[in-house]
Amino acid sequence: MSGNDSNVNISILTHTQRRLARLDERTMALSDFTVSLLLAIGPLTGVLFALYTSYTNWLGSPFRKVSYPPGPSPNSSLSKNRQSVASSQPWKAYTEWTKTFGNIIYLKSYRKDVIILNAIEDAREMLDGRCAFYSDRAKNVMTDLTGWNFNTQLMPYGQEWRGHRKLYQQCFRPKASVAYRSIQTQKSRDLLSDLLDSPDEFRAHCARASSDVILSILYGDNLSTEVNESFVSLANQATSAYTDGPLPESNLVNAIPLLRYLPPWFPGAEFHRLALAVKNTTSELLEIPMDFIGKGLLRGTASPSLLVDLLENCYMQRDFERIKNVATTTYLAGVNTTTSSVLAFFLAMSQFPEAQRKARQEIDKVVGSSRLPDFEDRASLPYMEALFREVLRWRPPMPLNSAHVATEDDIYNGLHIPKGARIVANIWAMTRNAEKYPDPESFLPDRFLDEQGKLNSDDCSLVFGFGRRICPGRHLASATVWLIMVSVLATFIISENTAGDESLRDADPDAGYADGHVSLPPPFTCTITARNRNVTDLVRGAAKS
Ligand code: HEM
Repeated sequence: MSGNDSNVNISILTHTQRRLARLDERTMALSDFTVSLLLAIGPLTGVLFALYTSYTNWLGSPFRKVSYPPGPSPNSSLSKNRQSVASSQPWKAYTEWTKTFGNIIYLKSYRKDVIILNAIEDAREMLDGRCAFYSDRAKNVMTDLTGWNFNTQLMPYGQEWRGHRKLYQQCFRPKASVAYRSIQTQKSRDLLSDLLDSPDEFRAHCARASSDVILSILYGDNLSTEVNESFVSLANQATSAYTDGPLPESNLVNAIPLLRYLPPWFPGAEFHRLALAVKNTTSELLEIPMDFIGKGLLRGTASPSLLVDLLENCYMQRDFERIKNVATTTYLAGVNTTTSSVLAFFLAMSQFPEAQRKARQEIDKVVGSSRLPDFEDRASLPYMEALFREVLRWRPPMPLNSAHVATEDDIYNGLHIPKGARIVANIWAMTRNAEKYPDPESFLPDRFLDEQGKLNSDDCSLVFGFGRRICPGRHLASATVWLIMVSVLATFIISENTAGDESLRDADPDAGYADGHVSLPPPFTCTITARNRNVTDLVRGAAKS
């Protein structure tokens, strides 16, 4: 090859190489561009596709043409109806709203849908009849942060909750509840003795009797005064701290869960401080009685109790935790509700002497004057049973049930009930239904009797809630409250107080009916007098100490 040829070849080569290099650069540039384009288009297409799919699903959805139930307009763009919901005694406001919106009302609290059911028929149809998808509870950040997720009442519908309900069924079904009658009898007789000693302190005596029944069932009769007192005080502290929602931020963090990741020092993150305080109290509350029982079992000094029975057959840590959590929930869920009913009974008796007179007449006829009433008499005292039902109706301890949560979208009576909605049964409104309970504010036990004086089929069980979440302690509660009522009526006369603390005497006993999950009658006075010398002797003889 000549030098010229080789020059030509070299120049062709470099020319070709340069073209190839340019081509390569362009290809590279093209592939960079394609990759960036794909990176941008990929997710965009994904989003569009998702939007398209949900739009077409929506078009084909049976919910498209179905509207939410009617309800008041939101009064804030952030918290929506929250301000109206948080007002005092919301059950009364909801009852009033039925006049405008009907029995099923829709609200929005922050981003959460809330449905209020004001008629028993709807609660039965939805919460009982469709319980497969109306049995969940709301997720709540504060429940986690405070350690209150041990509590059955707040637990999501799932395996752990089922484990809890199995234990309640084992321990508190009607047959099992019979085992606690001797404790209920003793504690109600101790209450009579306390009323003889200091009738003006009836409020504290009622609270103590309700607490003692449950503590003795759970942990035995030899719980030391020290353990008893610290447990009761911790339970009160933890309950009021948790349920009173003392910081508005606790509402906000529940509504915007991401806020939980704010550091505790951050302005507005004070809920961390509150949560930690409740958490510490709660873990002490859970441990104290278990410690006591554990030591008793080791030393062989534990007195017979439900917990001793359960722990003797418990071999796994998971079961141990579950027993501990169920026991503590039993106390927390059972004491204030029972106290509320017993106090409502004293309030009713002081205001409605005629009902009291009729019940006492029946007790005297069936029981006589030589002994105190007991459970064996229950079936023979229909008026007394009617009076018991009327107390529950007149002042339901939980005017609103604990909200159930819908796990599916549903259409009920032509209304869309969205998945995730909280379903609140307004028990108060149901007990105020004037068609079913004429003159609902009056205390009239006869409404539970037929013309022959026999009990009708309305057992007022609605006060214990609905569906799979119905109160598992209802048989226990019914027995305790009934026995206290019948024992008090057999031995004391309750009347309106014409002396005493003026501010309490003149207060409208209904006006302050307390807010919160469990509603207790506000402080009130009444006069409690032993019927005669004979009952005083009976009471003294029956009391333990
Ligand atoms: C007069 C006394 C009582 C009343 C009126 C009452 C009422 C209620 C109500 C309305 C509910 C909510 C039901 C629902 O969500 O639909 C409930 C739940 C509950 N109650 Fe009671 N209760 C009383 C006594 C007791 C007692 C003595 C215990 C003790 C075992 C107890 C344990 C519970 C528990 C553990 C729950 C939560 C159930 C769950 O979420 O699965 N209650 N109660």
